[in-house]
Amino acid sequence: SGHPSAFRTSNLCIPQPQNPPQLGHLAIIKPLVYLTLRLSLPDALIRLPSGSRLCTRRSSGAAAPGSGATIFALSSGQGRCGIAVIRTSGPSSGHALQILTAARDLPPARHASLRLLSDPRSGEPLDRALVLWFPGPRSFTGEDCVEFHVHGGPAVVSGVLQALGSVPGLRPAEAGEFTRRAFANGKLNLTEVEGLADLIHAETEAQRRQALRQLDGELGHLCRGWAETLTKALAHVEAYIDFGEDDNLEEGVLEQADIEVRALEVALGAHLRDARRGQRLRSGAHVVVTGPPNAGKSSLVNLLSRKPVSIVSPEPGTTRDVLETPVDLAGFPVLLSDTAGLREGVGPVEQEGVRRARERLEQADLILAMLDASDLASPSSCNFLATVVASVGAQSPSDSSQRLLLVLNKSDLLSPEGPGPRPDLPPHLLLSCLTGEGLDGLLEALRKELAAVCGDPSTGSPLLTRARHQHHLQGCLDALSHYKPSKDLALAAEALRVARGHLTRLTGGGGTEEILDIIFRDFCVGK
Ligand SMILES: Nc1nc2c(ncn2[C@@H]2O[C@H](COP(=O)(O)OP(=O)(O)OP(=O)(O)O)[C@@H](O)[C@H]2O)c(=O)[nH]1
Ligand SMILES: [K+]
Ligand SMILES: [Mg+2]
Repeated sequence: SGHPSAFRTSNLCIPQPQNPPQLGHLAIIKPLVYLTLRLSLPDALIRLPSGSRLCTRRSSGAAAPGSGATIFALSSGQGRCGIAVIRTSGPSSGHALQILTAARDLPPARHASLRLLSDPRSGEPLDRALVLWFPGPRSFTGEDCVEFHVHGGPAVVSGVLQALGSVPGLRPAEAGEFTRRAFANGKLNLTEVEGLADLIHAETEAQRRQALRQLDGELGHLCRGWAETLTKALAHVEAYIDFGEDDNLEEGVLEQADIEVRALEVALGAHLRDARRGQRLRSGAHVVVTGPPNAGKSSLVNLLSRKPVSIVSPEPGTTRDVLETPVDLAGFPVLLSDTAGLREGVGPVEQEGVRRARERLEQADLILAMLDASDLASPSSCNFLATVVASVGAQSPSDSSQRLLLVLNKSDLLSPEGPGPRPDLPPHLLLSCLTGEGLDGLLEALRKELAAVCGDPSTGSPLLTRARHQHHLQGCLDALSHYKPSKDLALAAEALRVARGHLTRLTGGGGTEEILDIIFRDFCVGK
């Protein structure tokens, strides 16, 4: 039925059948072939095939893959444990397995088999272990791999490692080398590698969720989609440069490219505005507790961190230095800072403490502003409300650089019948560090605030977790600002090429050795 539309690729037009001179045919076919070729580019650009130029140079970090060596390492944690996993990757993996199990045949692929391992030099039994044989390319690295699940005693582990080291062609792996081989063989792209590194290091629920999403390749998928949009726009512009005169291009080819590029700019802008949130989730949000002296700031820090971080005493001006402690608040990683109570006109040491407190306050992602609920009329409380609380509250929510939660502590001192806190107060929470009343409400409010500060990793668009991601998206956006096809088509095409280059490098295509070194340095040996 609709064969004309089957030949129609985006806005390129199908030959008009009523005018078929021989030469016209060529001119008509050319743009189609041209476009088809260009549209098939993105995959090749983004996934590095094995044996690409990455494999030819050795670098300071993990050795470049493809060198033919078979690597081995303990892949589970160090120290005494029930089961330890030792892995190999490379062409001699199968041979090493045969030698250690003194068997002529390899076990069935991807099935756990119980085997006696012995030292190939002395024949001495080392352990009765589960072995798994993963012939490439269906393995983590894409190469032949073996896993030995041995008993976790240090003597067993070192015995098996030494036995592997004695097999010709095998050498110990360097940090991150398994993952690097997986990357070089196209098993993972660069953002997925970063997700894996983050997953290994994740300490809180939210960090784990974010790392898993990145490992699933969501950011990579998004970038590939964007790169494809740019490839199409580039194909249109170049087709126009080459064949615009031939009259075979449908009207509006350039306009369509323009619309797509502008839409992409909007999407990139939205992601960049989001940028800091993913990084905060990866490295921890800064939460700073502040307020007048004796409000109970140190008591709250100790309560939230469940350990005696700060000295608590009835003496105002107890805390002088900034005390920082990492905590998991409602699943979010947080660097919690206790600070000196804000007041004027005290000795030089406390004044220095107040200066440091104000400095730290400026770096806060979230401010926990604390007042003594039974002391709201005091000059220090009024002053604090009029300065710190009012100034953060006055920021427009869109620029949302800092958020603030107002907490009225010592609610146990308020008489149940007496008047509540002043009616003119901004929204606040009541808390008693002494009795723990109100703590659940505070934690729930903190969860909401932190979700806003860090982004909720289980919903919404994939977050940019590293400065590197932000750099490339910004680079892409900057390049697109030079895309002005109405002025100069050649320059516009170049702008699209530069922009697409940034997206490709984000997922690891054409990646430089230095970036790879930095990323793989995050891994431990055996990963
Ligand atoms: N009744 C009551 N007392 C509290 C509560 N929280 C803290 N306190 C007491 O208030 C006093 C001051 O507490 P801190 O935690 O040292 O207060 P702070 O804000 O860190 O004080 P500075 O570091 O001196 O600015 C201590 O005697 C605490 O035991 C509370 O919820 N109820
Ligand atoms: K105090
Ligand atoms: Mg204190």
